[in-house]
Amino acid sequence: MEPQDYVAKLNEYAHKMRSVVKYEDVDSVGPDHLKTFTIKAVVNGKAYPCGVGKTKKEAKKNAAKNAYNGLMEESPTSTGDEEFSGASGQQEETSKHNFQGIINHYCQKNRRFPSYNLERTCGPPHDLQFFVKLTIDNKDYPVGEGKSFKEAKQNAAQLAWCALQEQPDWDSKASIRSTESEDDVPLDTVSSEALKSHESAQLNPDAAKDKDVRNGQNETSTQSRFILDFEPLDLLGYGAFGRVYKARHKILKKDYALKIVLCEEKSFIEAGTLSDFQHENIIRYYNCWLEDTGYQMDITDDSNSYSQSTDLSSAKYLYIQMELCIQTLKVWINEKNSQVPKDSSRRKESLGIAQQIVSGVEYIHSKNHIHRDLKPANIMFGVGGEVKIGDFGLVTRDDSDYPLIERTVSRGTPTYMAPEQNEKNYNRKVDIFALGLIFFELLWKLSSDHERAKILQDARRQKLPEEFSLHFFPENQLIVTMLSKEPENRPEATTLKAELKKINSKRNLLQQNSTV
Ligand SMILES: Nc1ncnc2c1ncn2[C@@H]1O[C@H](COP(=O)(O)OP(=O)(O)OP(=O)(O)O)[C@@H](O)[C@H]1O
Repeated sequence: MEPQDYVAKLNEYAHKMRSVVKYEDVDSVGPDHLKTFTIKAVVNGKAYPCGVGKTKKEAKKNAAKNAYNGLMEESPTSTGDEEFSGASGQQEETSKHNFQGIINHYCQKNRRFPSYNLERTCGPPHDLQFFVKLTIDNKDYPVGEGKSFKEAKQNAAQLAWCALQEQPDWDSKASIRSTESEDDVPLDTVSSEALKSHESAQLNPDAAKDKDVRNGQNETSTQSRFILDFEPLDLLGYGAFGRVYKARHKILKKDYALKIVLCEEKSFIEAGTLSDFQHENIIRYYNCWLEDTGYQMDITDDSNSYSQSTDLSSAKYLYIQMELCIQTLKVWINEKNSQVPKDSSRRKESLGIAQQIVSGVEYIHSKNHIHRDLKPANIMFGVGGEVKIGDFGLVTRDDSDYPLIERTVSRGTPTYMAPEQNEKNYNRKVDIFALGLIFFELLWKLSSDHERAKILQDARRQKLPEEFSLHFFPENQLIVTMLSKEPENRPEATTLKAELKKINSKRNLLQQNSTV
């Protein structure tokens, strides 16, 4: 059946059953010429998996199709001729079906490779909605939605299973053959056989593993997607949440940064936020996925900072594929500080860098988010030398409707934290405080760690070295306001951007005059 028939089909069904069908816009993402719409159909108050499409019409058709298929699954014999029962009994039956298991079984039998990708998340942190897409051998299936990653995955598997059965080349024998005697069994029966086989595998995983190994069929289920698609090249760094590797995509022959973190619900916030952001001064996000193992390069160090209290036997690891950067701002500052005599171009370069950081922060704030962890180690340079803000591990919404997540004191770098950041209520101005310290460090040569610690400590109380205020008068004035104790006295990123532009233009003018 063509997707367009499902809107009519669902209407017809609803009419017969005296049901109410509503369509709700869930989301639209991407630039105008590449928008993706997500719509869900709600029948008698029950929402069905979302439909996704390049136009609203297409998304609506797919939503109708998902709802119609869902209704038929709940009541498979119903054609709309019987009384609509609310189908609660059948509903339970459907939710018992482990569609991920069915898909795994199908993929093993057909030597295909399924991968679940988190497309995005939306909603406040305490009520996140997850959108997961299942890809089988490079073919994408409709996005599944759910209140947890697991639920969204299960819905994505269900949608893929429906779509697979509708493909013109669907070969029920090839797709469902699990034992010799099943060849001619009707599809419904074999689906439940596939299900049973998966359920018994779950009850007795070792037995299932032995069976798969004997059949030489465990490759697809145990292969790491990271190792399959990438060649790990180098450990770039590690932080409180995970490790970051440089890795080459085997087909594209391009290098990326892969961040691997031990997965918790909140890990998705970083990937979900980055996937929504598009700005030249923010690190570009490409993809993310989950694996049962967290790759570790064979190097000798004791830097594993994963939480010891986590039960690693059931742990999942989130892999985030990002744009590769060449160096952090921390390294840039250290290099400048070690130069003798003092680098004469430092002031000009610093102003250019500061302007780019503020552009990125202005964009984050315009999207109602707070970065909360701005520091030189989290600001990088892209391959073209542009500034890129990274590490969105502590990002949160700047919206009074959403409760702010308390930052764990032991986790961040206290040097850059605004004074109010240890309290429950703070807003985007915490980023401005951190920027004040970063601007100062960009401009002022600090010769040792000891000197740095002492001077930054004073700077946090708006006390900048006297010599600094003489050499960098306009910058000093701006930084002092950024370090105001009261957040409301700190400028907004937009104001800051304009002020920096003025300082830069004046400096250029002075330089031109002095060379004439
Ligand atoms: N895209 C990238 N390209 C190159 N290097 C990167 C990239 N992302 C991160 N790194 C390197 O890895 C280090 C750790 O990354 P990141 O800060 O994202 O991890 P984290 O565990 O969230 O750290 P933190 O403890 O600072 O919150 C960075 O300081 C940087 O050196």
